[in-house]
Amino acid sequence: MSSPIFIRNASQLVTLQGSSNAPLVKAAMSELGIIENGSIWIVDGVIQDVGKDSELAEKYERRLNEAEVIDACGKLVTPGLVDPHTHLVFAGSRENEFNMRLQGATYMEIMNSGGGIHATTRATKAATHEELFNESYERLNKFLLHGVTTVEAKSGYGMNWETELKQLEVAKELNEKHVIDLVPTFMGAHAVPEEYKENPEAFINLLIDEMIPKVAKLGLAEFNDVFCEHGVFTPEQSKRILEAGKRYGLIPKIHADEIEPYEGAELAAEVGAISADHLLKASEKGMKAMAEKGVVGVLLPGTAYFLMAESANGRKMIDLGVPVALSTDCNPGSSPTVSLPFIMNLGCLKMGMTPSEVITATTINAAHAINRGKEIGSLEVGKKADITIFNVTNYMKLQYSYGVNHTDTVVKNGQVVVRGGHLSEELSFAKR
Ligand SMILES: N=CN[C@@H](CCC(=O)O)C(=O)O
Ligand SMILES: [Zn+2]
Repeated sequence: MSSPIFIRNASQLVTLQGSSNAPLVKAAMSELGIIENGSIWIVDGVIQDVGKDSELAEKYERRLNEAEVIDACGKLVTPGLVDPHTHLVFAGSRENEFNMRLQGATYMEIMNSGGGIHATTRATKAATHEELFNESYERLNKFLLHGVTTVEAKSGYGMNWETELKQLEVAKELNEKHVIDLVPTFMGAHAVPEEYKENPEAFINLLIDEMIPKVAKLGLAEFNDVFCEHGVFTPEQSKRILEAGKRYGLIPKIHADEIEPYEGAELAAEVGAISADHLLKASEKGMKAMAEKGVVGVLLPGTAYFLMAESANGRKMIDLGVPVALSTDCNPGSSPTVSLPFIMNLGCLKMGMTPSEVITATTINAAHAINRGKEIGSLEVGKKADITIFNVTNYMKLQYSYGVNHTDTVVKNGQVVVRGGHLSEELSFAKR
């Protein structure tokens, strides 16, 4: 048994209590369950008590000398941030494409001429397991330094069995060796590989008949994702791929309505996806269908920003009852960032979300988007002790004071892994 941790006297303790069973919608997205001068008592990685400092200090008075006490006076304490959409495991970088886009080339033009996702696929194919592990481990350290304690990670830079397997195995090993929890998604349907350009149906058959069953059999992913976009996979093809995943127990996710309106949001509701992501061009009908089915809208304003596009209409989605989450979309082409706090600021300024909605969108709703609402995303008795302390006095300041990393302390699974904005020593280098 490790010694208890007592986080004391937070100026605001954001609990989000009562949100474990379903994502928050509409006005409930603003109910943060804040305790002023709040404290948390943690034993063996699990939250044992949450309340006013005066109450907890009295209750645990006789055990204080055995506990590690963290003074959060003047600071904001939130659930560890959750990033529900990343392409974490990749090799190479694409600043050349950034430069091309600044001169007028579009994301899809670059992809259709063999760059974009195809460029990262070539780099990822060429990288060894060890190289991918080390690069991604460093990226996870940076996520942790920004207050993130759980990260979803997609494959999709292989699109052949060997490299998809390599990415998923790297994700598995990262989950075992890094303190951040990784939640794996199979995304073989990220693009039609160049060698299948003339015969996309053959590639779809390969996904459905071979790759999806093998991924499921090996237990390497929980979700199955498709880039449903004009010029990539049609809604009909996407549906077949997602239904195939369902037959093998993989829960559907969709990259939907990112570049053009394509009825991806509608498809997400139809197939019972846990989330539909991007949604820049989603129709009102699609949003309503998502709200009705409780499909989480994972919005990625960093991607819109980086692609110089108009952001998704987060305000409208929340008003229509869509449970909204936010994510970095960390990837080398359309959103090369690990800063979920920066995404929070964009959520306010580019999507009309309020600071309280943004907190919900990066904690409990993000947890629900990856089927983890019962374990993480709120500070409640029995939940995992994944906690971030920010050096700001209140939650609004976190979004107001942008471009600054306010992360002070991160507790992951009841272990202090970031202190005073620095990684604990054993995490600061890749371990392979
Ligand atoms: N849009 C499709 N996939 C990724 C980008 C991948 C890439 O460009 O490498 C996304 O979510 O933005
Ligand atoms: Zn993505």
